[in-house]
Amino acid sequence: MNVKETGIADCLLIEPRVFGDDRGFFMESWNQRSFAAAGLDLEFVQDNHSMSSAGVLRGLHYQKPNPQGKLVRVTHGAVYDVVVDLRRSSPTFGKSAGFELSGQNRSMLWVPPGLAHGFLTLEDATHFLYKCTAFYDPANEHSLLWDDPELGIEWPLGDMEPVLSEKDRAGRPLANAETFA
Ligand SMILES: Cc1cn([C@H]2C[C@H](O)[C@@H](COP(=O)(O)OP(=O)(O)O[C@H]3O[C@@H](C)C(=O)[C@@H](O)[C@H]3O)O2)c(=O)[nH]c1=O
Repeated sequence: MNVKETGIADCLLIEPRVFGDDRGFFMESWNQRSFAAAGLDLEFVQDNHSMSSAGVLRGLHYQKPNPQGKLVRVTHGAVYDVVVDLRRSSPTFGKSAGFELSGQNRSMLWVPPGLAHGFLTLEDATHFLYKCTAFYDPANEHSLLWDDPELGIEWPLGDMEPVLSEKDRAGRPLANAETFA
């Protein structure tokens, strides 16, 4: 697999090795040993799977305390995946970055603990899968406002209004959000 820096400290883009043949393809979506060799020595406790129609925006989510590291990917459809660094001690605090993840490119993103994470679906029936290093903890879940001007995220929405949950409509801007040391 190929591991690339993203411009956000500790956040990595992973391109798995895909073996195609006349039956289809095969890839390892998680291998503890190969990831450890690439510097990602991880223990996961939860796997999640969501499906969304086109134009759904989920996020930007994080937990504090009990932040989750997430290894995210798309198996069908496509998303614009976004992270925001909320670690005050990080050289990239307050910065965001966006990546296209799709069933076609099969790229994965490692989102370290301390980042807010969200995505906009670009196609119908987009299946989003992720592994988490900490359990879901709804009492400590936070939503960072997806369109906070301070973040300046360029969501590829055109004139479209995204479909949001009530919780995400009420997200907090960075200036009032919980952050990490
Ligand atoms: C995230 C999650 C949700 N749920 C339940 C709670 C709720 O009734 C229903 C839908 O939850 P949500 O609206 O929070 O789902 P969703 O908006 O898809 O939340 C996810 O968004 C992306 C961007 C992330 O990064 C994830 O960590 C997670 O926060 O599923 C669980 O039981 N376990 C979980 O781990």
